[in-house]
Amino acid sequence: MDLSIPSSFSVSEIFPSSRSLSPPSFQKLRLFPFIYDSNLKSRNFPTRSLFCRQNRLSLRAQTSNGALNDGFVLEDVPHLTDFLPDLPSYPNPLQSSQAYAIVKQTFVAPEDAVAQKIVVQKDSSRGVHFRRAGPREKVYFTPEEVRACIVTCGGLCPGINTVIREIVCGLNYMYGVNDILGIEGGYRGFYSKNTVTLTPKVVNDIHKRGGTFLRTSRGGHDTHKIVDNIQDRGINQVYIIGGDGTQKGADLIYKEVEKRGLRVAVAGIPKTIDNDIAVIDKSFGFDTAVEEAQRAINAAHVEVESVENGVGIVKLMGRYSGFIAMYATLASRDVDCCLIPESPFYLEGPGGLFEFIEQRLKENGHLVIVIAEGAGQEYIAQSTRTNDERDASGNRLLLDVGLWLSQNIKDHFVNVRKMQVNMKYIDPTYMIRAIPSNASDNIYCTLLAHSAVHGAMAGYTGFTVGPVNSRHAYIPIARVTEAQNTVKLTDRMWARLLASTNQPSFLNSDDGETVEVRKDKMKINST
Ligand SMILES: Nc1ncnc2c1ncn2[C@@H]1O[C@H](COP(=O)(O)OP(=O)(O)OP(=O)(O)O)[C@@H](O)[C@H]1O
Ligand SMILES: O=P(O)(O)OC[C@H]1O[C@](O)(CO)[C@@H](O)[C@@H]1O
Ligand SMILES: [Mg+2]
Repeated sequence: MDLSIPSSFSVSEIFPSSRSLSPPSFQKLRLFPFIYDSNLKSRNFPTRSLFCRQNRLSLRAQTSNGALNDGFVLEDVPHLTDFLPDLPSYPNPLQSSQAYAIVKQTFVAPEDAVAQKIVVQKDSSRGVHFRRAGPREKVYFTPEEVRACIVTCGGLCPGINTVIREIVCGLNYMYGVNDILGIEGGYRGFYSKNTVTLTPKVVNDIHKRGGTFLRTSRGGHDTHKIVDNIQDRGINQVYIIGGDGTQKGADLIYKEVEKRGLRVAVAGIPKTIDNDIAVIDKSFGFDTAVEEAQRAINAAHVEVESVENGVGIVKLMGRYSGFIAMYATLASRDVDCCLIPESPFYLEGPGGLFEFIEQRLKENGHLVIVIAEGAGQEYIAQSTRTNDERDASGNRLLLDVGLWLSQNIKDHFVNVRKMQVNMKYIDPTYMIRAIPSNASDNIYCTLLAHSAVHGAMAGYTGFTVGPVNSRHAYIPIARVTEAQNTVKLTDRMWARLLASTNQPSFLNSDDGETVEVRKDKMKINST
């Protein structure tokens, strides 16, 4: 393929943050036409037209036969040399590592990128890509220089201890780092607590336990105090494990570090039981949680099929996203109806939940409902007090939808339908997130931790690590916090669930809305 490239421009002109973006050589451009490499130093970048914003570059180039090869976008992560251009680099010690001795390609090529969209059409644009995670040929820290710290924030999730363990062991075994500090009790631990020393020996067994060895908290993020503390303690690598809120905090820390011109790499490791972090395939601990939820669903099923008119309700976590409920339902096959925050439902009238329950009781003598904790909050608020309480991080505190639903079902059947129902309400919410991670999550956690370590050692900063289409990538933190991942009612997965449970779609509303208006609302809710 011959590229006709008529002009060049200085990347520094379009990147006010003075990133040292650099052009691939012409040869490279021919082979891999639309990538840039922030580790190279030259700033003239030949292209025909471009669209960019900070850390995002999209190039269009025209082939000699006039065809447009366009749409490759690399959403890159910052690098310490962006604001410390004279930082020295060193050969990666993995070069002489026994473990990597016969690996075909020890280091990830600078051109490697991970595509966000892998289902494409012949003529579709190449789309957004992220830098592939993994060890780099050059590192920007010597082992003796590194003083790393790890902090865990937000709610619990299976696998946090595995991530902590593997950051410590990865830094030590792969890069010879000996100085690793644990920040206790979340963000506020930076400025209100002493640190703990973390060594492979200290963390050796922690992956067998649930919870977080470093403890956690909500609230208490004070960017200035945290960065002051990082500076005072001489920390130069910060590993931050937490959910969407934590990642927002990590982004602020990275920005403040850059503003102060500190040689500190900030790496985020996404953690959330709700699986609500955007861009990445799924969050660690999610598989374990879905598996554990099966036990509760099973118990509910056993209980209700052993009695007359048994109605089992299992409440699972999921503030704004019903992923756990959806996957647990699909996996179980014993669930008759799954209710999630993304899909509004109603109780009374044709097409409503009561009608469905009565029908299933007639057919089978029992039914099981799985409900995500964030579902139906608007109805509970209407019938009880309005709830405006928030936790220390500012997250809305939810009302107990499980109790509310149980009560409403009982009232309806006993008082209106004059039928006895045998209600079994199970709330395993904390049980499914307080357990240790399963085997597959343990491996996933190891990959996340090692990818984060490789990224920080290679001088990348302000990044979150995670799998995108099964390949681990470095993603700009802001990219994963700009929107929350929710179940898309318009995707096939939700359709699979509806097809498997045969539950109502709740498209006909009980309050006079037309199907079209309701569909519209559901779509808005799901984007
Ligand atoms: N917008 C924000 N800016 C800075 N810090 C934040 C922000 N939102 C939350 N944080 C901080 O991040 C930490 C964790 O936040 P939060 O309690 O919302 O949990 P999370 O990280 O979202 O995890 P999860 O939702 O899975 O429990 C808290 O210390 C909180 O102060
Ligand atoms: O641990 P807390 O503060 O009770 O918060 C529980 C919340 O944390 C999560 O597990 C994660 O955000 C939610 O599913 C749940 O609503
Ligand atoms: Mg959160």
